[in-house]
Amino acid sequence: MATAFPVDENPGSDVPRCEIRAEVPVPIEAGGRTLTARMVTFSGLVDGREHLALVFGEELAPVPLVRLHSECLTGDVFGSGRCDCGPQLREATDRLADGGVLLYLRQEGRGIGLYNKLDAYVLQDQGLDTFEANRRLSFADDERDYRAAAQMLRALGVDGIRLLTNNPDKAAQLTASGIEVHDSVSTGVFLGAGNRRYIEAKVLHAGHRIALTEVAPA
Ligand SMILES: Nc1nc2c(ncn2[C@@H]2O[C@H](COP(=O)(O)OP(=O)(O)OP(=O)(O)O)[C@@H](O)[C@H]2O)c(=O)[nH]1
Ligand SMILES: [Zn+2]
Repeated sequence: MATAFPVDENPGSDVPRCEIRAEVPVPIEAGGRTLTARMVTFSGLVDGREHLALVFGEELAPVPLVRLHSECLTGDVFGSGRCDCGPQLREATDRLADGGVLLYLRQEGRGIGLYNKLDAYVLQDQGLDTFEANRRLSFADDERDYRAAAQMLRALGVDGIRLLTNNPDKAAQLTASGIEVHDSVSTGVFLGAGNRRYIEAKVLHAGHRIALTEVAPA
């Protein structure tokens, strides 16, 4: 299929190549405007999942701003305040509106899936934090694997990025998969009535770059 993106001539990584399957222009609300983003799908992703890229702007910068957003149906779609995913997704599209890439990764529940995440919520309501609840369900703290994200970026002709995240594991895994992370740009901290413990747990268990003073009770 014809593509507007450059072909990656120099993969430089042992992560298998994948190809662009389709590109579709889609109107998106971002930065207070309605923009046309290109939605891009892929063939040959290493985990076989239906991940999606949203590309903003006509031409990508040599080192574009990129957000890896992990699917959160409860927060992204239904506006749940148990986490900060919905506000982070809207922040990301606003910041990318003038150019950049959002990878919408089908990694619901940090990779354990929606039903298991809801089981984890039951345990959290009994006092466990998000990571402890994962372990009680016999999962690792975080089951996400970003090799498919690296494949997607390379298929888009991107091998160096500025990464919008507070999570050091995203940068480490992309680097291991051959993507050069020039800079990690912090996302906002979206503290709400129901997500203080969730955000604190990310700092304590996963080393997220958020000052605990930003989430301390007033
Ligand atoms: N297992 C589990 N996953 C959760 C829970 N709450 C939200 N998630 C998932 O967590 C993922 C988002 O990850 P976060 O840890 O909030 O943030 P991050 O993506 O690691 O880091 P940033 O790039 O800084 O946003 C989404 O896939 C959510 O579905 C929970 O209680 N348990
Ligand atoms: Zn969420």
